[in-house]
Amino acid sequence: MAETLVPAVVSDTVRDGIALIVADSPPVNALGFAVRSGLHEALGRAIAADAVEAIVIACDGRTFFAGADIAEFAGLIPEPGLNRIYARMDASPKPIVAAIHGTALGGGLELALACHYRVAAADAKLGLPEVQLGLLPGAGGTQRTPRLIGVAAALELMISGQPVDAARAKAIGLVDDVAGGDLREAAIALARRVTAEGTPRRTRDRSPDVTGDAAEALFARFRADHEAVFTGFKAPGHILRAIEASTRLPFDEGRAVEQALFEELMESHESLAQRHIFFAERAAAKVPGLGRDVRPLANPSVAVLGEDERADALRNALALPSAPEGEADLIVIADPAIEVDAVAARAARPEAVVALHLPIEVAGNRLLEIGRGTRTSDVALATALALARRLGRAPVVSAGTAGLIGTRVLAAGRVAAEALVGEGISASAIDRAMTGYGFPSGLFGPAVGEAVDDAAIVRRLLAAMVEESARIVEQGVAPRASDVDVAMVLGFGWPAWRGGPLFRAERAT
Ligand SMILES: C/C=C/C(=O)SCCNC(=O)CCNC(=O)[C@H](O)C(C)(C)COP(=O)(O)OP(=O)(O)OC[C@H]1O[C@@H](n2cnc3c(N)ncnc32)[C@H](O)[C@@H]1OP(=O)(O)O
Repeated sequence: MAETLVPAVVSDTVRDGIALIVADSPPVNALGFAVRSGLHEALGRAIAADAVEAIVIACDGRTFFAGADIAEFAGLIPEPGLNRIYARMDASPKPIVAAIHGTALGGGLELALACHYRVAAADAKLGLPEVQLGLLPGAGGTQRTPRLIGVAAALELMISGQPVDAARAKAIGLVDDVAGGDLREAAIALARRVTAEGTPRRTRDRSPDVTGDAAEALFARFRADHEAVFTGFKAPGHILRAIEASTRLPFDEGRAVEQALFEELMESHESLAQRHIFFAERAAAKVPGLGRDVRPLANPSVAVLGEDERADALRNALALPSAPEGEADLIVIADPAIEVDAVAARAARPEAVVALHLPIEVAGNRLLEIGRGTRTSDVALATALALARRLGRAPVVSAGTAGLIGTRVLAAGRVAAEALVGEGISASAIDRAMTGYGFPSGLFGPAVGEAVDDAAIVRRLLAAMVEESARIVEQGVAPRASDVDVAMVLGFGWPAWRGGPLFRAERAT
């Protein structure tokens, strides 16, 4: 057995004619420079070696490649780029098999698509989530996916950005096999089987399943059925155009269209805003000063204060054992208007008091605002953060003062809106201007007419919300400016492609 180490994060071994190339770059095997260089060199070596008949690519750690390294997007991405590596794979005379576990996402799934065959672990998830970053799958994904699974399934995968599980991936032809037992052994067995078949099967050589008028009709229908997705966001339209190119152009020409559209999106403020929110969301989950050694309570008893709609919704969502206030592990304030310190001042155990706010203004939002008073214990806070994760919600922690973050920012917008009404502008005109900017509803209520583009109204209202956001940070209510953006985008309907109030303050989105 021969072993060589390529820049530390990619290793390759050869066993009985099969080269096993393994990446190990925690936490998620993002395809940054070191991983790309390692892969490129290991592939070159395996393709050239007489002793190698077939190649398997796998990852150590918790997941197969989770995509391009988003942190690299801010600057020039050094070669070898993903497309160069995937072209090398395409051209390999020896079959290449991907052994997929965890989450194969974005550029990671595109790598698997550039392999000739794919085997997935039964609990693997595969997806092209670039749309959520305001991008498109720019490493051949828009050209290889429709050729492999058909145009309709490719559209669904790329426009929704949602991953599919291994069983669904097998059903639509995204993977060849789901491994019942050991994934790598299954991939190696497949590699041996296909070696006997001769020339590897290349996705780029397949023909699209629909072309011409039938393809045109399919795109028009898809757009009509998903109109809301195409409003405001730039990426979905570009994805559609790139897939459309795959139905009428040879692979390399389609790739050139994909590349041009990808570069446009990379430069767009929509994508900058969405990438800002991606990292801001992850930063918000890390609370300054809260040590990693603080253990959350596993199944805390809770006393949710209040009898209103918010309190009931929170009790239902938490689904935890309830206890009287004097005995509960957590004393939870559901109403964002109530100060944590005010409740703590009269509580027998002030360290257990915390605010948990599930915003009800915007349907389908995924925020949990957490208010931490001056006396809230680290354990109570860590428990609140763990509850957010369990609920599948993004936590944003504030100082627990009245209005927390989102309600306070919205209230500032409402005050400005009332002032406009005082100047003779109708509430409906104001609400339609806000939906024109991209909010799902207006400041006065959900029922609004057709959205309008009214820069003057929008400027006034947003200025009030931006100022309040800045005050929230100055006062130390939110530890970071980006936390306010996360709260407003994930919980209060601020359009993701605008990036939030303090992103707007910097870039005038
Ligand atoms: C042309 C090609 C374009 C592309 O490929 S665009 C990228 C497409 N891929 C994605 O969008 C995937 C994004 N990542 C995720 O969805 C999640 O992550 C995972 C499902 C992979 C894992 O989720 P979880 O287990 O909850 O971990 P976590 O807290 O989200 O991430 C752990 C750390 O990994 C960093 N990270 C995740 N994905 C990437 C990436 N693609 N590039 C760079 N960093 C990444 C995060 O920021 C964080 O880091 P910290 O611990 O320092 O906060």
